[in-house]
Amino acid sequence: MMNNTMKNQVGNLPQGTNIFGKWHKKSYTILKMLGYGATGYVYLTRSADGLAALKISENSSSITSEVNVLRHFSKVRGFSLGPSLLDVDDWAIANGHKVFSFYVMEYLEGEAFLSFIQNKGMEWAGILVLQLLTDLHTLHEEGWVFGDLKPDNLIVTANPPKVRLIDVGGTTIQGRAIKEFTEFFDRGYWGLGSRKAEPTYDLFAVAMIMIHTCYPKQFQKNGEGGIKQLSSYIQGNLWLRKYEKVLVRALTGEYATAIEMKRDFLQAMSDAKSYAAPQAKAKASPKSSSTSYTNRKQNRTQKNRAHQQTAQRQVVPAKSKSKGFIETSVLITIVLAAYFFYIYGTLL
Ligand SMILES: Nc1ncnc2c1ncn2[C@@H]1O[C@H](COP(=O)(O)OP(=O)(O)OP(=O)(O)O)[C@@H](O)[C@H]1O
Repeated sequence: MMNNTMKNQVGNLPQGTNIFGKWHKKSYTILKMLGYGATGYVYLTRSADGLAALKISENSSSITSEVNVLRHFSKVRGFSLGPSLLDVDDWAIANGHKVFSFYVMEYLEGEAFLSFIQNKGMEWAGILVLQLLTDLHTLHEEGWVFGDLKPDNLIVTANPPKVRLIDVGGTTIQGRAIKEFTEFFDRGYWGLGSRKAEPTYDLFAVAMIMIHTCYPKQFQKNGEGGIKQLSSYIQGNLWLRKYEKVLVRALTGEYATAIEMKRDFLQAMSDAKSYAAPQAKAKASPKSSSTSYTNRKQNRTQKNRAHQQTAQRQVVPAKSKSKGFIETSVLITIVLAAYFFYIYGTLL
């Protein structure tokens, strides 16, 4: 956590404060604070180049380590998982007696992951998870693991909606020990694996993000935790149940790559669509704590589906009526033709 000295010095910088870069001579005016965490404060700033997010810390080593990760990612073409890095500099105050390191990054203007899904609907959860898996695959291919994967570190930018990851502070080179983690999303906490940085670590967190989306209140582990407890929560929610196989495989570290998980996730999505009608009859389990949002939304979808089914049922007799009419006409024509030939034959 942040110490008080740091809070006083870079924590509550007022709007209008000018942060002037000692080396690159660029000036950033603070518009507001975007947030803060264990490693520093993030401000929305305006500079000659436009809006940007500026992260400042008293701990220059954490800034350096995040800058290294962002620098590395900026070399990966077409990779947009994290914000792009715009500037790195020092801010000197008190006649140069105190120096704070900061970096400037792309301002990701968007909505928090959970609130986006709550506003737009559960259909989006699937789409965002697919996007996340695609980007994680690129990250893993580059030899990194994101580490502290959780909804707080996800922002959904608009037009078109795209999930982006903020806070690259936990990003760890594969094979090392995970740098930062949050218990609920950490497989070590649930007794389902080590804290070694490997793709399976992030994929476990993706499954937990899905579970958390349906159980926003979170829950504690019972005893050792384990797959049994997590499975009971999956079972208790209609949306999660559609992805049960994928979730269990991700939670138990069975997916070696994000692409494998994505493939199965897509399959489960399409299966859910093909079986949409029978599922519409199913009732959401009362066990689910997400009755609030998720199930209400699902119930609405079920009602819509039920409505569609009724509409289809009404169409069926109409179709069979017209089919029956054609059959009768054909039969009458055949009988009349046979009768005509019979009369014609007897007359000859
Ligand atoms: N590029 C960005 N664009 C918009 N908002 C951002 C950006 N970077 C960070 N933020 C906001 O600032 C908050 C804190 O940032 P960040 O998570 O990087 O700090 P931290 O000190 O690393 O936090 P943690 O304790 O989780 O490691 C974020 O939750 C987010 O709301």
